Amino acid sequence: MAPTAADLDDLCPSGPATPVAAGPKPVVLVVAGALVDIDGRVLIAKRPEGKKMAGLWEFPGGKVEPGETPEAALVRELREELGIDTSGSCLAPLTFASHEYDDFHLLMPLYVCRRWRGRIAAKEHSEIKWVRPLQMGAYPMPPADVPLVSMLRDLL
Ligand SMILES: Nc1nc2c([nH]c(=O)n2[C@@H]2O[C@H](COP(=O)(O)OP(=O)(O)OP(=O)(O)O)[C@@H](O)[C@H]2O)c(=O)[nH]1
Repeated sequence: MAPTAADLDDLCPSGPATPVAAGPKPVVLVVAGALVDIDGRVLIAKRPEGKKMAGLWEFPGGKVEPGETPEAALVRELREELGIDTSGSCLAPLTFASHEYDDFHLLMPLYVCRRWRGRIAAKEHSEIKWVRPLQMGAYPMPPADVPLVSMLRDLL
């Protein structure tokens, strides 16, 4: 017998982060990258003063512009934000976030990147840090990122 809605509520008590209908909120496509070094540490970057969610730690990345592929957008954002060069073939899709904020619905694919050229520098963030996935809980992140951190721990 097919499960009822009540059965499914029992099965997924916390539910997906989002209602099925996004309503009038725009769905915003943002791409993010988990740069991983040879020790398995992941780069996180602190949002600077003056931006929404300032002080929270995030994965480098940003909005996908019209006409851009997600991979091209991430290559561009990594250059702008960290001063490094990589290519779409160095980006492995890992997972994604689908999260309802007050004013928009965030859809954010997360790619793993282990190869790049250049020296990483914080060009747009106030600070950057290499952290082990198990230590990431000590760094406050946007709510959309919380499930991604658990997935990084499991999948990296
Ligand atoms: N890059 C990045 N953005 C994230 C993460 N988590 C998360 O909720 N976001 C949200 O996704 C959006 C990123 O777009 P963005 O980087 O172009 O936006 P922004 O707020 O920095 O600048 P802008 O809106 O003035 O262009 C922001 O609303 C940001 O808060 C994350 O891990 N990395």
